[in-house]
Amino acid sequence: MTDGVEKVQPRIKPHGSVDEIKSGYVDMAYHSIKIYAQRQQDVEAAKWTPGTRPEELGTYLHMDLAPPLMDFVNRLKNNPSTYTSSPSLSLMAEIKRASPSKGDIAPFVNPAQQALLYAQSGASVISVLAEPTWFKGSLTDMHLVRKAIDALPDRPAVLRKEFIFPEYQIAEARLWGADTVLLIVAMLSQEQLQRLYAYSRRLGMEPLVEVNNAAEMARALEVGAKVIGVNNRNLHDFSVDMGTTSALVDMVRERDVVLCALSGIQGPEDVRVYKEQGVNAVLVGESLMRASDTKRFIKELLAWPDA
Ligand SMILES: O=C(O)c1ccccc1NCC(=O)[C@H](O)[C@H](O)COP(=O)(O)O
Repeated sequence: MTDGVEKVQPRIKPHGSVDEIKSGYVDMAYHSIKIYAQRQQDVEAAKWTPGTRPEELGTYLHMDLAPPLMDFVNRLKNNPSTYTSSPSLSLMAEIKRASPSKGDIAPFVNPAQQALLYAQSGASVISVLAEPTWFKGSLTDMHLVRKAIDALPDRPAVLRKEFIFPEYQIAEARLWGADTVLLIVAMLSQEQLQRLYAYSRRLGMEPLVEVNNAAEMARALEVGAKVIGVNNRNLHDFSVDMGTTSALVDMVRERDVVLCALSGIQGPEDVRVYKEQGVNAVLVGESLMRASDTKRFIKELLAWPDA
C-alpha cells in the first residue's frame, strides 16, 4: 500500500491572517483547512499506532479480512425498496451528529439504530460522517452501521463520508465495512485524485467523487468517475446554493454517470426539481437527523407511494 500523506497540500486558501488564526478567530475558508490539517494529524497518528500501521492494514486486506462488498453503482441504479416500478430517485441517508456550520445536530444519535431506520425506510446508501472533531463521527460508527444492516435483504451500501487524502483511509474504510468512499476533488490534485480513485477501484469500491463547479466536474469526468456528487455547499464559506447541482446536470447528460445532489435538501420540492432535471440521487443529512418521524419524512421527501 502506498501512502501520499506527506505530499498533500490543501488547495483551499485561508482567508484569515496567522494572528487571527492563533487568536482563535476562524473564518469559514480557514475552517476547511483546519479540518484538513487535523485529519492529516489524526491519520499520521493512526499510521504510527501498533495494530493500525499501513503494513498491518495491508496484511489484513491480503488475508481477506474485509467484509463482502455491495456494488455501490448498481445499488444506486436499482432500488428494490421504493415499492415503485417508475424510475425513482435514490436516497443516500446520512448519519450526522454535528457539523462545522451548524454545531450539534444530533450528538447522541445511535448510528446503528438510525441506519436501520434509514434502511427500512428505503435508503440506498447510508452515509456515515466519520470525522471526529467537527462532525463527532468515527470509524466505529461506520463499522456498527455496517453490522446493523448487514443481514438485511438488499441492504443499503455504506459510504465513508470523510476528508480522504491518502490510500490509508481507503484501506481503513474497506476493512471496517464501507462499500464506497468520498473523494473531494477540491482537496486533491489531479494526480492524487487519479491515484486514490484507482486505489479505491482496486479494492473493489467505486468512489463517490464530490465536485462543486464545472472545472471540478471536468476533473471528475477525466478520471472516469461513475458516481459524481455535486455539493450545493460551498466549502469556502459553507453557503448553500441549490442551483449548484442544476447548473452541472448538462455536463453528464448522455453519460454513464450517476449524478447525486449533496447538501441543503430539506423538502419534497427540492427533490422534485432535481428529479425533473435528471438527477439520480440525493444525499440528505441534517433534515433527516432532525425529522421527528424519519420514515414518513423520507416517503414524503422522495414522493414514494405507499407500499
Ligand atoms: O455540513 C457542513 O457544515 C460541512 C462543512 C464542511 C465540509 C463538509 C460539510 N458537510 C459534509 C456534507 O457534505 C454534508 O453533511 C452532506 O452533504 C449533507 O448535507 P446536509 O443535508 O445539508 O446536512
